[in-house]
Amino acid sequence: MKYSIQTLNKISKAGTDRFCDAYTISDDAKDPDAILVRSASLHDTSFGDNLKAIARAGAGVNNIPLDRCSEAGICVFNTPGANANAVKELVLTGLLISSRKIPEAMAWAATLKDGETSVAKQVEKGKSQFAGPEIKGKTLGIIGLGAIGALVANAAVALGMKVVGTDPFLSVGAALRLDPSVTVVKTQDDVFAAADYLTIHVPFNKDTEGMINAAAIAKMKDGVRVLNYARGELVNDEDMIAALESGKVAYYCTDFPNAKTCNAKHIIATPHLGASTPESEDNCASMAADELMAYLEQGDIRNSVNLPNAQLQAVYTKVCVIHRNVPAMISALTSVIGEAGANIENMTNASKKDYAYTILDIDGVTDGMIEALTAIDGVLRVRVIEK
Ligand SMILES: NC(=O)C1=CN([C@@H]2O[C@H](COP(=O)(O)OP(=O)(O)OC[C@H]3O[C@@H](n4cnc5c(N)ncnc54)[C@H](O)[C@@H]3O)[C@@H](O)[C@H]2O)C=CC1
Ligand SMILES: O=C(O)CCC(=O)C(=O)O
Repeated sequence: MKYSIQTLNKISKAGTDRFCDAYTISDDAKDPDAILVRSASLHDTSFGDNLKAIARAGAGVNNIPLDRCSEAGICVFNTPGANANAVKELVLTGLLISSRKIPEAMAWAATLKDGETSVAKQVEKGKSQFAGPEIKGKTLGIIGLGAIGALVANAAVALGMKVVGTDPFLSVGAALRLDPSVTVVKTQDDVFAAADYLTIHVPFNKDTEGMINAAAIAKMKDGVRVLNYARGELVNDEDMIAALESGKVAYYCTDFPNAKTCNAKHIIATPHLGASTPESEDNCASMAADELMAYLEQGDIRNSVNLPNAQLQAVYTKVCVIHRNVPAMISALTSVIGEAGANIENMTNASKKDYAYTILDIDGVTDGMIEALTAIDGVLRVRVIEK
């Protein structure tokens, strides 16, 4: 069986090398079985009938039309945690350089020339304009304590900071990863009030869009430094620029500059570099490649964002069904299989929000049975995987 994978963006060779000879990998594949993508937007891309999966080599999936994929029975993966350390290190960079006014200091140092006074003397005379506070003993506020937020929290503790964070969906596992000295509070307002430095690590979606706006900024300390290595859309640009102009926010570090913000006062902008390390590019691409192979070859799902995790060891033929999460679906599936005279040796079913996934190990699969399963109201896709 040959599978075709279309790569978009620069995907690390560590990932593409994991695919065996049964795969063709190219950036201009026509009607691929799967797409391997980083940040390229797929919102305006139409998907062929053959497309079974999309793997995002990274965390954020706001570049992928999730609802459309679910309705078309396309499984969407991401690579949780695979680039978290890279982002953590850039956040720490932002924290330190915004505190110590390093961008301005470097720009000033680059203008110096020996004249009546030597560069060395100008340095000693001019340096006081760039004095900035230490982060030790100050409070870092964190919104979102997932893979990145937790690493940032623990690193900040190690640097002597007090850390206050919030996350309405904090899992037990994520809570256990946090240094015990991290104070987890209930509301964002509690974080805004406490933070000398504020960093956000949440996904961009309709609930988080523009969460850092004038009302939120008004609840923060004067002179707060705000760091956004998550997504540009989380911050209201006009409100942030106004807060920088007034000095309410001392610095805004963003990995997502745009025409409004890139030249604004006291912005420290990087061009979406959070995950741009060889280590994280390798990790993300490798994890994404493994997820795609397991799904295409075995129908097994790990780390999907629109479908549940599910795996099944099969002896006969695997029939993988993506369907709506509504009553009587399992009985509808098993009736069709029973009426076809086939035996279900083993099966598993799991659901995620509006969608569900059932994998059946069937002895005696026929074309007619697959047609009948596909025709059931609520079934979105049926795939047969021969042993
Ligand atoms: N600059 C860059 O290159 C990168 C940016 N990112 C961005 O960072 C985001 C976070 O990444 P990870 O930590 O790996 O994801 P994650 O899924 O491990 O953590 C996100 C956390 O945000 C929490 N959350 C969701 N809505 C929230 C809300 N309204 N308030 C507080 N917490 C909320 C979730 O419960 C979860 O714990 C990604 O969605 C992506 O947008 C991720 C990787 C690289
Ligand atoms: O692939 C990249 O460089 C971007 C990473 C990112 O933004 C993410 O993982 O959410």
